[in-house]
Amino acid sequence: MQPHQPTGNIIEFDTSRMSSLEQVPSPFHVPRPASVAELHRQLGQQLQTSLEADRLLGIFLTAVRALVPVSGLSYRHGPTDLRLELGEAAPHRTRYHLNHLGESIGELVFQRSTRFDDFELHQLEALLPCLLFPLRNALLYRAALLDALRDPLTGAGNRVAMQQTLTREVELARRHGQPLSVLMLDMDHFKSINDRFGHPCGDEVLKAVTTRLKSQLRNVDMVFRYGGEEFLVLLSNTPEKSAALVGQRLCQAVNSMEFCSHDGHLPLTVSMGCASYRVPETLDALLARADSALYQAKRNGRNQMRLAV
Ligand SMILES: Nc1nc2c(ncn2[C@@H]2O[C@H](COP(=O)(O)OP(=O)(O)OP(=O)(O)O)[C@@H](O)[C@H]2O)c(=O)[nH]1
Repeated sequence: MQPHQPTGNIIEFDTSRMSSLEQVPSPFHVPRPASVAELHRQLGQQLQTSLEADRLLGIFLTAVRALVPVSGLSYRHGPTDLRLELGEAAPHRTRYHLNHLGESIGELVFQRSTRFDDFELHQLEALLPCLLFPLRNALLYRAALLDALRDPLTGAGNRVAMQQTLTREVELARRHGQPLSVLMLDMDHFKSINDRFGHPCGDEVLKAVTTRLKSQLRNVDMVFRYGGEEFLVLLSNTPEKSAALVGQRLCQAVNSMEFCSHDGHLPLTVSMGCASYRVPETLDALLARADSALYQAKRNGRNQMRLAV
């Protein structure tokens, strides 16, 4: 057997199978011991205690380990970009796609260093129904939280998210001396895009620019829409020199966008102000410096970045 080679079963698991799983006896006709029934009951209760997916999976893994030796568990839910890893990764894997009424509620992978046998797989599958509804509720909760922090048009972080994140980042920068930079961006002559091509076209431009900005950034960098055509890019652990390079790259990236409306090609540009955190300034002071650098960029002819003083 090749190490680190995913092996095991891939099973489509659906709520429609829940009742049949409860009723069908083990393929080995092993009567379920009272302690297993008790484990199910306790697990069901414990899974009611949280709406956090990582907490639920932690509870679930503990219960699983009472029946089947498992080194680690990984979980992935594409639509909300949620990935969780618990315990230790190992080469032998068994994988379950969890579905509810045709909607994916993620993929669960159990891992360990030796192969799972059929009886163990049966035990895992008997526990999975306990997880299904709590996990689905956790995903709904997560989606609601994400929606509350996201700008509905562009999918960028909204003002609330920006305030929360920046407050935390400035605190970290102050306490640990980590570099932190922000880029304040404003689309140039955006009003004329709306006026000439219509508001829906302006909306499409905002979406396309957000996608373009994100495509130029690292995963850890964050884009927020804090006003109509104004964005803030947060570059954590980034000193001024690197932030300035990123800023220039973003200016060029927007400028080279091929955005076409029914009336032809639309030239797009942004102006931006770049400010890096200086201990012990406040968040408001940092933003004020970025804003005045942005103002300088506008006054200087737009389509450029200016460093804050
Ligand atoms: N389509 C669309 N337009 C928006 C949205 N939010 C704000 N705007 C428009 O953005 C425009 C901003 O105009 P201004 O503040 O004058 O700025 P500008 O035309 O970009 O000019 P400069 O910033 O000086 O280069 C206004 O026309 C707003 O109506 C939105 O969600 N969608």
